[in-house]
Amino acid sequence: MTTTKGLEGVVATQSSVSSIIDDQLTYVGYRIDDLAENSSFEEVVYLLWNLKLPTKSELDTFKAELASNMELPEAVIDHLRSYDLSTVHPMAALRTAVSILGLYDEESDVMEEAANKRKALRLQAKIATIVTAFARIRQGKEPVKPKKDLGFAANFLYMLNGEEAKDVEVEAINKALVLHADHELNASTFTARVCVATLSDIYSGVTAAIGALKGPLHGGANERVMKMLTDIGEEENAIPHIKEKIANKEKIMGMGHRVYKNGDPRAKHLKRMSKELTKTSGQSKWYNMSVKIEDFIKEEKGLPANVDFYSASVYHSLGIDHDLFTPIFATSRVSGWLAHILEQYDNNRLIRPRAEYVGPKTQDYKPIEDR
Ligand SMILES: CC(=O)SCCNC(=O)CCNC(=O)[C@H](O)C(C)(C)COP(=O)(O)OP(=O)(O)OC[C@H]1O[C@@H](n2cnc3c(N)ncnc32)[C@H](O)[C@@H]1OP(=O)(O)O
Ligand SMILES: O=C([O-])CC(=O)C(=O)O
Repeated sequence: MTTTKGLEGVVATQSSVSSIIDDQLTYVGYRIDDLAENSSFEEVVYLLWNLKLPTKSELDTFKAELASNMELPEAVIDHLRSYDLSTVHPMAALRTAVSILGLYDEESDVMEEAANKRKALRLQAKIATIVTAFARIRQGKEPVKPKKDLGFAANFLYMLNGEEAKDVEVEAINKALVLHADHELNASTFTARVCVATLSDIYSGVTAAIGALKGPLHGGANERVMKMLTDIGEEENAIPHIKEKIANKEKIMGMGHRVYKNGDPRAKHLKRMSKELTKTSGQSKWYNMSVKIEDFIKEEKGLPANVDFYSASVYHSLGIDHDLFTPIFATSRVSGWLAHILEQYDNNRLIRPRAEYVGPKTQDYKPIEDR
């Protein structure tokens, strides 16, 4: 048996959802650059689930279905209120709330394809409502119900802030959601596929995936990027701070990637957004500091910025709490998880690799009094 640490380079499944070839990312063959510039998030979700772009009327219907499924059962909101609001991280709240949501979906364990598609839609629709309801409850505010005439990105900001956002803010969130929607067999998507390959249900698969996304080596990096920037404080401290981290063998959050060695194609969009949005909000120092760090790490370690690096200053400049950065990632990535879950069900086989045993050789059992 040969083992590959971290499964690097192992091709574990076939997929038609997204691809990374020669450092280019496509969703169903459509270049991420085109989608980021032109698509609504709903259009991308439709693409990932149906493997084709929608017509105008298909998109209108899909948007309306999503918007009309956004409200949460009151019982889920009551659960959110019952958490220890001073300590619970929003990713932990989201993970638990999605699991609870499954208890209130009467089709939770119905495994027919049509039922799975209906559940996917209901779950995608409700995820932003969970994130924003929790964010408001912990501030002592009432959750805001979604508006049926707003798109997904606009509803997210509306439910978060209790007032309709400016177009430029909606466009920024929409683009961030498009850029985060899917990414081949990343750790959380693989987790979702492993879970449902046992023929477990969609809510279990997404709950498991949220747990995997939460970690700092994956989606949890974006919150840590902002922590690093705020610890640095001022531009002139950036390089000394990073040098110290490297000397202590600490990883620089938002840098490096398992697949991209020459640059993450999503990062340039977020970098551009960071430049514009930090300038508009009078906080260019976060962008300037980020550029210094990116250039230094590229030069010193040959590592490129990943999708998490500039998303931090983008969300910060929109006034979003730092611990909501990863839940926003999840709000988008659930679309990819669901696409992969549906694909897994469609051509399923249990995912069960082997482990190379490196423990002690066969040992003779000793009764407890002889040990
Ligand atoms: C959406 C996403 O999930 S994107 C990734 C988000 N995660 C982060 O930004 C966390 C920081 N980055 C990392 O930890 C890594 O680059 C990962 C997890 C993304 C990829 O990891 P892997 O491909 O497994 O690389 P691995 O962790 O083995 O690192 C290889 C070498 O590069 C170094 N390295 C990798 N990333 C970094 C980093 N961000 N800062 C400093 N050194 C790094 C490692 O220390 C290691 O060096 P060594 O060989 O001298 O020990
Ligand atoms: O693909 C990965 O390993 C991580 C990543 O960039 C993502 O999930 O978007």
